[in-house]
Amino acid sequence: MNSGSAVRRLSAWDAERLRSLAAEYDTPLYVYDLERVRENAARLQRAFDSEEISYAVKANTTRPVLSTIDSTGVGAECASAGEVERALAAGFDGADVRYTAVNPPARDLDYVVDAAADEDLIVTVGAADTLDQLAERGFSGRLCIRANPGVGAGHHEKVSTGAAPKFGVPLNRVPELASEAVDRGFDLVGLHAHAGSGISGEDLEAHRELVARMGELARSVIADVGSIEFVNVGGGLGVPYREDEAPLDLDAVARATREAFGDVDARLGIEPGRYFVADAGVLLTRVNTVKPTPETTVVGVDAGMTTLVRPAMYDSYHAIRSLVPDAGDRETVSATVAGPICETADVLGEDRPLPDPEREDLLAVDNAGAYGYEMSSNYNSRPRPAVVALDGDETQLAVRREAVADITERETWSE
Ligand SMILES: Cc1ncc(COP(=O)(O)O)c(C=O)c1O
Ligand SMILES: N[C@@H](CCCC[NH3+])C(=O)O
Repeated sequence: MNSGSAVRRLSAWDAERLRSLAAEYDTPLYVYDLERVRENAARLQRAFDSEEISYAVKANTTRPVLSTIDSTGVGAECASAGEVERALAAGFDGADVRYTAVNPPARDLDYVVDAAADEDLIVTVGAADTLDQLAERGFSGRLCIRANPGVGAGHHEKVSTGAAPKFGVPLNRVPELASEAVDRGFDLVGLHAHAGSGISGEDLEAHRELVARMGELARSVIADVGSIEFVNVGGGLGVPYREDEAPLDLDAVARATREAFGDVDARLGIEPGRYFVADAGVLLTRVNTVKPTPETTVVGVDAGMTTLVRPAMYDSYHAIRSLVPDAGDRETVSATVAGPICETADVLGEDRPLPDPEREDLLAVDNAGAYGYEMSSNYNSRPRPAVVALDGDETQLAVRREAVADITERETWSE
């Protein structure tokens, strides 16, 4: 069994410290614990000790998080030119960076073709069309082909990518495209596929099936083109969000992944995002309105779907706890925790047991380190929150709080 706690609950955070951070930096506030990011990386590296690990930077691209993950020695998987730029700026070695093109805008390709020449990064294509566009730009870097394995998985249908036509080249077309790429002079180094995000429980079977299909595909491509360096089977490792959920047994997942891959003359790689950062982040928010109704107590807070969109977008569950010091002395009520956005979907949690809430109470939303700040928006002209990063006793303001002026400053129209 893999050692080390595989999920960090809010109780592991220092409540006093969170209260003082909220007082100093105001709310809503994202807080990241870089030590926890390192622990998560170490747990992954222990379990997948013979595999190549990359961090899917889309989960959290805040600079201290990227630098921390870079220092653990893993690579970076990037979904846009912007992510590549930020990964390189944070210190990732270009040779360890992969850009996964998904219907790539021309601007992305212009950037990565230049970057690939300077930095030796790998470009992954999910369509023959993208290969043509790379050829038109004289791409001379390392190439990877993304397959659509025809099997998807994930915590919600909206994040199950493996069988969605949008992603990758149909499995049976890959050998032909791979040979064509080599004939056209591309340096084909790898194959890639990704089942989806938030994989656990029964979905692990789908992941195993994907790995098996990729192993078979790799053997066929190698037989045709001679050799490739790696096969990356994507990210998606789930983490528990509900209090009663069990963490993944990473050792078992690693073993099953290896077994399903079989005997292939190429390195096996994975690219998790969420697993590195989800439980290393917490979102602090303050109660601004308490409204008892016949159905529930509505607890209005200053964080909403513009701060953390996952509950509104995927019906995702995030534990919500009170950080009030005297919480134990209060009666428990069943609360609907709702944000300040003019949308019915703007609810962070329903039927949540909370100590009878009062205005100014500080609440913490758990497991907010992955796809939290990353997916925040300015809808309703809400400025994005601030982000602080903790490293032991040190606190660093990683992203300052936006002002409305930050939103309007790019407007060019005037009277
Ligand atoms: C291609 C690719 N790789 C990796 C990931 C990371 O997924 P996760 O954060 O679930 O590990 C994603 C997101 O789903 C993805 O689209
Ligand atoms: N954004 C999704 C997961 C990843 C999607 C990227 N392919 C979530 O919050 O669960």
